[in-house]
Amino acid sequence: MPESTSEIKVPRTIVLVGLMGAGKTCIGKRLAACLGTEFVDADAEIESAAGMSISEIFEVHGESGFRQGERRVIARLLRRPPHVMATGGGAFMNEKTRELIKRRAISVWLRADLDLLVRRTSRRSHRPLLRGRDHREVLGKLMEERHPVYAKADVVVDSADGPPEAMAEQVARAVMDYVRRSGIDGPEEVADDGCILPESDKEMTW
Ligand SMILES: Nc1ncnc2c1ncn2[C@@H]1O[C@H](COP(=O)(O)OP(=O)(O)OP(=O)(O)O)[C@@H](O)[C@H]1O
Ligand SMILES: O=C(O)C1=C[C@@H](O)[C@@H](O)[C@H](O)C1
Ligand SMILES: [Mg+2]
Repeated sequence: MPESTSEIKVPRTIVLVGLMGAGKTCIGKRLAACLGTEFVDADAEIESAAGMSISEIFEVHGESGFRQGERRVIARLLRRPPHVMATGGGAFMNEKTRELIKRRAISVWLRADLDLLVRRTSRRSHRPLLRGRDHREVLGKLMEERHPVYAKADVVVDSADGPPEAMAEQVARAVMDYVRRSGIDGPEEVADDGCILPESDKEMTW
């Protein structure tokens, strides 16, 4: 077993899933740094592909349009060499997106309790699903719906407050254990990963 996480070679992209505020972006950046790989935030990639903010995408295309675009962007990112990817909280809930992540990546659920999520999301209001609403009520409902699905991730790590670097190290070790136990190597080849925008879609360009 390598002494240091910088010696770990990850065979697949590590995809962080979990609710808003779980720490996917914050921990993902540190995890990528400690593994010496690229970090991408799927939400930021979606905004750059669409040339709009997530809130604007919701307004223009609705949540369903957002989810389809999100799936295509994630499919494209999963064609890149192994890296660390933070996903938006709803990405893993979409069956097609989840199946693709399961086949091409190593999924890690950053599990967090309600108090922690409420505390962490109270600082900023850029999240369309929370804007102007009671965060505890919304997040509590989302937890009920989403936790059973997030539990399908390959690896589960409890998110807690504390130095993000230590949390990232914990994730790296849990992933390393999973890779050793499962014996997985590179990403599974998927003939049609659904990353192409259908020609029939007249509304979206990405
Ligand atoms: N281990 C930690 N200790 C303390 N604060 C943390 C920790 N991890 C994340 N945070 C803080 O919690 C807030 C939410 O974290 P972050 O933005 O990474 O969550 P997220 O899962 O990416 O959320 P979203 O799905 O909305 O993008 C940020 O302000 C971040 O700095
Ligand atoms: O939890 C969710 O469904 C979302 C989380 C955000 O990261 C964004 O991806 C979007 O606001 C949807
Ligand atoms: Mg984030």
